[in-house]
Formats: sequence, C-alpha cells, structure tokens
Amino acid sequence: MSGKSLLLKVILLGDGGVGKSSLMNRYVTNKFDSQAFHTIGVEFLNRDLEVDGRFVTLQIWDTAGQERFKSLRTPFYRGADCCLLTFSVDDRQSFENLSNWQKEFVYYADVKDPERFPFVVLGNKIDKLERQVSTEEAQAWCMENGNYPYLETSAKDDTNVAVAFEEAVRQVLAVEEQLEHCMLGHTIDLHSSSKSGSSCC
Ligand SMILES: Nc1nc2c(ncn2[C@@H]2O[C@H](COP(=O)(O)OP(=O)(O)OP(=O)(O)O)[C@@H](O)[C@H]2O)c(=O)[nH]1
Ligand SMILES: [Mg+2]
Repeated sequence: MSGKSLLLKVILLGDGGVGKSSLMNRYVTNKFDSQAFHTIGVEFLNRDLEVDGRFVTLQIWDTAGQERFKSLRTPFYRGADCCLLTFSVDDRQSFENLSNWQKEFVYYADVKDPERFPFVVLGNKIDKLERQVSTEEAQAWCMENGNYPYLETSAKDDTNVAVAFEEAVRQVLAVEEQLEHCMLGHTIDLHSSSKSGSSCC
C-alpha cells in the first residue's frame, strides 16, 4: 500500500432528528448543540485520520432526514464509499425506517452490488434513559440485512463517535482489499491456461 492519503466519501442517512448532524459536528469540530436545526439538503465536512496505517481524508456528507427534503438529498448519494444508516435508540420509528433508507440509498446511488456495499448502522442517543430499541434487536436487524457492523453512539456524550467513523473507513478498506485481491486473481488467470480462481468477484 502507498502512503498517499485516500479520499473517502461517507454519507449519513436516517430519519430527521436522529442526530446525523450532531454526530458529524461532534466528530469534526468536537461540539454539540442541544438545539440543533434540521438540515436542509446536504452539508459536508472533511476530517483527516489514520486507520490501521492508512492515511484517509474522510468527506462526511450529512443529509436532511425529513421527507420533504428528499429531492434535495438524493442527488448526492452517488459516489459514496460507505453509508452510515442512523437511527435513534429512543425512537422506534427511526429504527423501523432503516430498510427504507437502505433501499433509497441503493437506488439513488445506483449501487451495482448491494450485498457487498459497506453499510454501517448507528444507534444514536444512547445517553437517553428511555430506550425504544434494544441493543439485541438492532444487532439482529444488522445480522439479517447484510451482517453490518452495529455501533451505539452518543453525539451528546461523545460515546463511540470516532469509533463509528473509523469503522466506516475499515469497512471501505476491507472491500477495497477484497477487490484488489480479486483483480490480482484475474491477472494471474490471464497468464495461465486454467480458468480457476476467476470466481472470486
Ligand atoms: N440526548 C441526545 N440528543 C442528541 C444526540 N444527538 C443529537 N441530539 C439532539 O437531537 C436533535 C436532532 O439532532 P440533529 O443532529 O439535528 O438530527 P439530524 O439527524 O441531523 O436531523 P435532520 O437534519 O432533520 O435530518 C438535536 O436537538 C440534538 O441536540 C445524542 O446523542 N443525545
Ligand atoms: Mg441534520
């Protein structure tokens, strides 16, 4: 691997009010606003980080979760390297809507191979005492829908926020490595008489 910095686009999706902007702002500026305004359209912020020896510039795209802003957010899905599906543990409806967010992303980002696309699921606001979604239930959803990593976060208390974005990077790097491995397999195939190994991708 080269030491060159890699630009990765990650996108935060989920219902209005689950804390997407708060997670991005906590991670990039280390600030939390208890009376944040709803996002209109999309916004993005960059942060440089190092994960497992790789230097990465993370371009975090924060989208408006409210339904009325759908046409403003969907044009920005294309080119995303990872999608952070976000819900709030104190809002059951936001959890039940995860499948819709996943479908919306796959459609508008025009993801060719959804089964391999790196999604990460975030259950935010774990500082709240009254939960409507248990850890086990969220983990089960992640297992059933693509074996996605699940992280519980609090933008307010800064719990697991950096860990969540680092996990997003790890997921992208893992897919990239898998692809490199497959391409290598194909290169070797071109020089051999056998067709074995070409089923990797
Ligand atoms: N207690 C608690 N409140 C949070 C947390 N994260 C966000 N909030 C609050 O929840 C409200 C909504 O947060 P936002 O970050 O604006 O939510 P959003 O997902 O960006 O919403 P849209 O922009 O409408 O899609 C704000 O009042 C935040 O202060 C958290 O981890 N814990
Ligand atoms: Mg927002």
